[in-house]
Amino acid sequence: MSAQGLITDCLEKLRSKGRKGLIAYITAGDLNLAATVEIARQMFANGADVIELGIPFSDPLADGPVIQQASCRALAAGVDLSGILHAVENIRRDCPQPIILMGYYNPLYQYGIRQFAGDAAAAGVNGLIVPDLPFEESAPLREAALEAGLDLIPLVAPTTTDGRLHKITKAATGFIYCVSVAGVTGARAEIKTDLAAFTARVRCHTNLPLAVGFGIAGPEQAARAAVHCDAVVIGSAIVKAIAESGMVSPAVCAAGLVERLRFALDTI
Ligand SMILES: O=P(O)(O)OC[C@@H](O)[C@@H](O)c1c[nH]c2ccccc12
Repeated sequence: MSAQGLITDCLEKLRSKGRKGLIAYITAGDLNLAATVEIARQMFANGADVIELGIPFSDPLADGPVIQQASCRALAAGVDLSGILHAVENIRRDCPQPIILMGYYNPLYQYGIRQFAGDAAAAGVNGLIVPDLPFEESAPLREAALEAGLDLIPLVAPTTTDGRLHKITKAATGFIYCVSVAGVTGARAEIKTDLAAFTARVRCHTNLPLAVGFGIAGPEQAARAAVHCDAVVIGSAIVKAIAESGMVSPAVCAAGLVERLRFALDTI
């Protein structure tokens, strides 16, 4: 199968078995890129279905403090885009599962959109999330991504109007990322959005898998959110576990949390 279609296929297979997808986010190069490779491998081995790697950026406007700090650590360690693509290649050596890159537009634009899409696909990336690229301006990147065989995964929020939902879902491939709150990334004690109503509204526009992310603090919240969608995305909670790993190996900490999340999703 070409790179494109792998993400949808993976999430649809789970859906057909009545299982929920687990999308685990980490910031690439947090600690260092060798650690990123090891953490990603361990998370796949312990139940992550898809891994989302964040490209560190100085102005991560959609991110809360936990991921902002991870970005700072990675930038201070001198991580760049070619290093990250190399890390993806390394993960790919033993993991066939889908990998997504999340990055703000500026570094991708500087790298060159076409070049970036081609190099990312060659490294083994399956999809892109670009949170600061408005739908109206996304055609050039979408075309480059599709040509390279990558999905450009859109974000929609409870505040997205039906008119925009229609346009966004029509152009979408991969899955639809349903942002649970009007705000930035970061675990929250409680998600107040009516997820049932929100995902039902998105569902009216598309058959693509729906993933809910932003604010999922742990296994219990993941299971609660998963009832309303096909997959959940967990980022800050994993990044925090890595940052606080102390004497324990960061990969073991991240994998332990992933294992608990997997268990919670499998026992809904
Ligand atoms: O950290 P949270 O609240 O668990 O949310 C997921 C999130 O980390 C990940 O998908 C992500 C990190 N940075 C982003 C920027 C935009 C969209 C999504 C993201």
